[in-house]
Amino acid sequence: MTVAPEQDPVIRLRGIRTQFGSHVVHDGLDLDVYRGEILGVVGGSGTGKSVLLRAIAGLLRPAEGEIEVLGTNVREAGEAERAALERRWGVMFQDGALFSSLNVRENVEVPMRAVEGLDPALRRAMADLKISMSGLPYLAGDKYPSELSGGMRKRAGLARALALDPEIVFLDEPTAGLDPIGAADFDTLIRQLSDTMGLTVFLVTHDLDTLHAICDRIAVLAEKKVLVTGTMDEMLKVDHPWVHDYFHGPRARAALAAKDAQKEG
Ligand SMILES: Nc1ncnc2c1ncn2[C@@H]1O[C@H](COP(=O)(O)OP(=O)(O)OP(=O)(O)O)[C@@H](O)[C@H]1O
Repeated sequence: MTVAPEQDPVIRLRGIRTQFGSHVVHDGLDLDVYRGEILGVVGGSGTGKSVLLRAIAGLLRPAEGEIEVLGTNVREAGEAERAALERRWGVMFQDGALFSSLNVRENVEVPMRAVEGLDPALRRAMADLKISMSGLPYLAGDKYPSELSGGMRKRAGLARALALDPEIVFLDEPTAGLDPIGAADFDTLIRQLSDTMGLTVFLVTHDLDTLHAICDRIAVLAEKKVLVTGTMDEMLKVDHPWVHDYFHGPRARAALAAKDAQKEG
């Protein structure tokens, strides 16, 4: 998608400061994420990408700043308002973060249990739908996390993130640990889900192929803030040492060559 400048952000961050003891991770961080876009969040190791994801998703409270998601001020919202908001987003953690004692279907049903009055048979059918939308074979619903490959666990984590038909999904390094074909399949799946469901995707990644293949915009975390946002073409012109090295290094060149080859093929 192309982001129109006048578009309203579905996530709006202003002046975010997060710290652990005296270790300041973010300071004066601002960011807008627009409806329907896939935003890739990149930055060196330890720059606070996962911490930012957790802060927006309400899993961690910043020391300062304003977090507005879908028009609600997350930090000022009461319990009921927050619970209602949390149903409008889904989070997929790196390893899927599944409950090991539950099978995949039961894992996907966990967020649905918060919805009162949902018939168990309907819940089960909805979970099966999300499992198949995430590209898992139908029978995977009966399997336990320990019986799945890493890639399947990620897909199960995605199915759970999609359980309540969210408007926003937060994905923490979804392709980490996948083989290149599995990673490319996962990228395609995310793009398709975003296009068909109008999902907004906040995607933390180190994967340059993912950035090239599916991200509408990229946000670079450095110097405790979002240093720059823009399209891949814009990133290639940024004159900052880390950003330049990241987007022009040998891996970046290989990712660009792969994308060009795909276009020609
Ligand atoms: N619960 C916590 N307690 C103390 N420090 C933490 C906690 N969570 C994160 N940190 C610190 O915050 C900083 C940012 O961590 P974060 O996991 O967000 O980095 P990241 O950019 O996602 O890194 P990577 O790319 O390596 O996954 C790190 O220095 C980390 O040690």
